[in-house]
Amino acid sequence: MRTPIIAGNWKMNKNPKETQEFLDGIKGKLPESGVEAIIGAPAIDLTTLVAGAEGTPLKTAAENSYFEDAGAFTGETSPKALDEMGLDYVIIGHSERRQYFGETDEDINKKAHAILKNNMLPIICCGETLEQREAGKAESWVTGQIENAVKGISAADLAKSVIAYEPIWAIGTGKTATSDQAQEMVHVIREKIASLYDADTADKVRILYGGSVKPANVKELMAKEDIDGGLVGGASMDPESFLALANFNK
Ligand SMILES: O=C[C@H](O)COP(=O)(O)O
Repeated sequence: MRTPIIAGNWKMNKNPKETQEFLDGIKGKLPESGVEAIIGAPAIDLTTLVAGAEGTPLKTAAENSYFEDAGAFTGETSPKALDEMGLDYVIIGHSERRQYFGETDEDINKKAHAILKNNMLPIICCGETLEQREAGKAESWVTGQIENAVKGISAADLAKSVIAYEPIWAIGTGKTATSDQAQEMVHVIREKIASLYDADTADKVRILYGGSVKPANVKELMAKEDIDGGLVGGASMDPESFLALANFNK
């Protein structure tokens, strides 16, 4: 039985004061069990986020980390330091990081290893452009991204990790993939994991859908067999909206 996840990704939004206001807004209102609620926040907000999440059901995520623990890498974030701070997850391979910061499949794979080595779990993002979808290349593209991202990761580690399928054409556009389109691709990803690993690992890994998820469509998406949750941008910013998502099954 896979525990559903509602993971916010604030992207480059909110400062520490706004992070604290958000934490005050959700205080005592997250489900104690049955759904795992995660907030991914900018690096400058993580101290506030982790302190506020302590002793609550909220889990925490960084939006990126480097693949080395320390050294002369100006401007990068150490996965070792994130673990020491108490972070639970790190989002890697988001399409914005791939598109604007040149993050490659190889980087993502190295980052996944570094995150797991440092006792955290990766949320590995994948997804196709509209052009790739229209050319009938979406499945081969996405399964290729996954195959590259998980190279050398053990079945036990992958089973605990999270994959997020985010069609680029549905991110921040208000254009959600239909629940059938999302289910179809998430199923393809799960089958790819089964072929790379085994049926048990494929059954355990949690696969999220991301792209204009909001309180109005979360139930329909979550009703799909293979979809284990949402990676949510815009609708995760407001406490009421995030609470509505995290309590989707009430
Ligand atoms: O990581 C989150 C995704 O990029 C989705 O963003 P969105 O919910 O604003 O479409």
